[in-house]
Amino acid sequence: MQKNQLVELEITDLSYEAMGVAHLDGLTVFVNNALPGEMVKAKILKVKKNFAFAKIEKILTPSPDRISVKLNQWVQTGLASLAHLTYQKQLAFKRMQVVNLLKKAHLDSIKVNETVASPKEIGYRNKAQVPVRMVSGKLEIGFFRKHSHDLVPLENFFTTDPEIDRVLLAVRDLLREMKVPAYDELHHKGEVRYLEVRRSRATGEIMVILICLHKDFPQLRKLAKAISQISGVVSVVLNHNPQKTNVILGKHDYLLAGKAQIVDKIGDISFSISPKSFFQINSLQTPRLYDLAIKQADLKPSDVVIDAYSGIGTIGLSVAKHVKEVRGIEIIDDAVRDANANAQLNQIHNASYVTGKAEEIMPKWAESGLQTDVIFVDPPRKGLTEEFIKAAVATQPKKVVYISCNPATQVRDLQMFMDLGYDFHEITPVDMFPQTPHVESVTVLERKK
Ligand SMILES: C[S@@+](CC[C@H](N)C(=O)[O-])C[C@H]1O[C@@H](n2cnc3c(N)ncnc32)[C@H](O)[C@@H]1O
Repeated sequence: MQKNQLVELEITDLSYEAMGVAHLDGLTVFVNNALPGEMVKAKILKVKKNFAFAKIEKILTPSPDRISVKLNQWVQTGLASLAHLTYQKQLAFKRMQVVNLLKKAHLDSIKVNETVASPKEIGYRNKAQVPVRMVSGKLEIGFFRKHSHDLVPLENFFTTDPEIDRVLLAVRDLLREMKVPAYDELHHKGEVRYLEVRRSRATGEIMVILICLHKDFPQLRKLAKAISQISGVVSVVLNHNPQKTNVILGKHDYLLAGKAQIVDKIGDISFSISPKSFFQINSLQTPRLYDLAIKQADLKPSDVVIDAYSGIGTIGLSVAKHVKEVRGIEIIDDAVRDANANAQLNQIHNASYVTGKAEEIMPKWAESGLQTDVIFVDPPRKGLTEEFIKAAVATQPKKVVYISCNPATQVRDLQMFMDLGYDFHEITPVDMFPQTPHVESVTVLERKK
């Protein structure tokens, strides 16, 4: 097999990154945008030792599950790389990822429930973070083509709340009008690198964050004022990222206009959200995820609960009224400040949050003799560490509720809990990210009798 060769391929599977999978000449071939069951004519783009990448030249036999997508760029950029697959099949694909991971770990007996569908399949995101670049001499916002930093200009971001798209375009137009230079990655010059917009579904409040190379530039004051006048915008922030890096956000935020936080709600609890604080992006699906986790935790009024990787306290504050005490750990200081302020805002007096790495704080709590009843963990994609798991187990919880956005690391961590005397019987995928291959899943570990 060689680069640029044209081949006919039968697609037999979908990779966890949503690429069609075929086999030819002893190699696995990953084909962008192809679906299982399809015959395609494809061009080989890259050949490695055991695998190759190809792109579709022509679909010879389309899958009955293929749906036509209004803008191909949504699929091509990876913004919505599953948008060409029916929603029912997306849900089945997500469940199968969990099934396959468990099978690989020899945990075939675990029941994998049907994926819980999202109430909204498009326009569900409460936050967008989009690159700003010059394309053919014009300032554009959009999304990078998969595995590249080539900006594909977009005006409709498909998975985000349309109100967020409206604000993104209004800010883009102001940047154009005021001739604010877009960031030039190659020469590490220019001003605006990314735009971030967050919108509260509950209150309609909108925060705009300009992620910039410099913390000041000639048009900044006028620009901030004009952004603050866009309907719905209550907060304008500059995030200063002077580094030559792919990491989007810099360390420091500067309030340019309006309030430092916006307020959103989950159930009947209000949450104040700072620019850097994590807040689940699918506002309608989040309460379903938490309700499921809380129901499975079977909480008692005498329980001492840990909310690890707590963000702004969304899980802990949702359970506080059912239990004796909640203690939270979170690494981002602003989020911890928000979590403690959110406890006050909602008159919750039995929950407190500390700043630190969960894997460092948990062992200290365990050494000091803390006994817990239920531990909720909701870590980032890399999952938990061995130190954290051992310390968590040392506090002898009856249950550990594990919410994860990466089933691969979740299954790895669940095996470690099993080695330390815990068991789980079922796992539920919850679709927080329709049109993308991302899978969220929740399970409850129980201490063996
Ligand atoms: C998936 S989010 C969950 C947040 C929250 N539970 C929620 O549902 O909104 C993961 C959180 O873990 C935090 N985090 C990342 N690494 C951490 C660490 N080593 N120790 C504590 N928190 C960490 C992140 O800042 C983020 O707020």
